[in-house]
Amino acid sequence: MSSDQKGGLWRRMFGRRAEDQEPAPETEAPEDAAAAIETEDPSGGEPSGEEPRGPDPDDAIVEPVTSGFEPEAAPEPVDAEREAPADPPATASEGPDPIETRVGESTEADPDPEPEDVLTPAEPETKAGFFRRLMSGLDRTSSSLTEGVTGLFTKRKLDSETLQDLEDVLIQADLGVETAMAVTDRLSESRYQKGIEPDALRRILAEEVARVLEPVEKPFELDRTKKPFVVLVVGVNGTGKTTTIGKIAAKLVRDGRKVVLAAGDTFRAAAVEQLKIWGERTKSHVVARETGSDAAGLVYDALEDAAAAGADALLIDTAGRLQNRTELMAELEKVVRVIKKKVPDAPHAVLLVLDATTGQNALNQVEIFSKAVGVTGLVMTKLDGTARGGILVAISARHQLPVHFVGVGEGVDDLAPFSADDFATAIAGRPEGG
Ligand SMILES: Nc1nc2c(ncn2[C@@H]2O[C@H](COP(=O)(O)OP(=O)(O)OP(=O)(O)O)[C@@H](O)[C@H]2O)c(=O)[nH]1
Repeated sequence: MSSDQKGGLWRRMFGRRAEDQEPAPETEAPEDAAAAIETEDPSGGEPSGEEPRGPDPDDAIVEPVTSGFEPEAAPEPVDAEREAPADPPATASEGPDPIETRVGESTEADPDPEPEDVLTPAEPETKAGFFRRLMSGLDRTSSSLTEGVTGLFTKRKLDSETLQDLEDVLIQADLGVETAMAVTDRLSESRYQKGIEPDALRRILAEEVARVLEPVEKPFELDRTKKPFVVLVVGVNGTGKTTTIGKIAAKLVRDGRKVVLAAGDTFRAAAVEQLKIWGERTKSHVVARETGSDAAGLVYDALEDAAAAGADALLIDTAGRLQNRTELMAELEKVVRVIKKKVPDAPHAVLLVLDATTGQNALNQVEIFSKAVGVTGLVMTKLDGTARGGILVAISARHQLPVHFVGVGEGVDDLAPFSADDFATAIAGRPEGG
């Protein structure tokens, strides 16, 4: 049976659904992708309980194309090339700017204070150990998916209506249209008008997801001929950039590499403090300036320091939130220009950190950051406890960017190299009784 026999995806998504007054599944980026990048953190807090913090994906996707990136209130303009304020607030919460206000929230909620020894793993990190955590992290994603899927098949044979419903469930689980259609096409070829066991369905789902993810499974590696290997870490605020830098630094230092960290998020006092803590923990030099300093200037200094120190890697943190998208991208572009002035083939890697809980909005972030600074690889954080982990599949199907790491928690060992098979198995869920 062809896709057409399933009733025509687009008609169902935008025709039938509209008639039924049901919300359409979030499958497509708005035309102006910028509108959907929301740098404000509407949750206003840290990950807690059910969903780690992050922009509300639903808000983001339904934003009118003209308003998504703009702050709600018009705050004081922040000059990307600003000078340090004469009297910078001791904590960002004292500052008048919404950016600074957010910093204050973040400072309170995320001091990340324990001076733990991150260079000696508490227990040897095994692949099986991380896989267990990935499975439990993605439990909400897989159970919402498999509950929807198995509910469809308990009484029914695989007819065209069931296939349509299945396709909807997969799309609503953020897997993307391509993967949803691949699964239903495959089922319709082999199982049409027959019953199907949940485990067989899970297996097909896992295989199709793995097919999409395998090409993007690429380990993050330092090129030893580049010294320092310059890594720019970008992403919307709160996705986990600073934490990810700390975790990567710990891994590199454990492997005997010398690392320098650059606190390029000069807006956030808390981000600088957070990076300094990671510097202490990983015994890495941190290049930082006072809040409000010019980020590009700081990065220039960091390149010099890293070269002088004979560092193997320079990991550069960046701001995730500026006045608006244009300023954020202008600042990042300026940072890249300055890096190139000093080291023409750098940055050697540009890692985009995505928060899994943002769902469809992550697709737009990939587009926008790629356009501005040429993303070379992805890190997806907060896969623990989200029902939206399927978005990594949609992103991979659309952008084919290497996925280097996935994060399932805040601890130093909660970041691991991405494995397509493990992820696919975790998404598709455990076999019955397994
Ligand atoms: N649950 C969970 N929390 C995470 C993960 N990665 C990072 N976090 C938490 O997310 C919060 C934000 O992380 P940060 O590293 O401050 O994010 P950022 O992107 O640097 O934020 P800005 O500096 O605001 O741009 C912190 O509380 C982290 O501990 C993860 O994989 N799972």
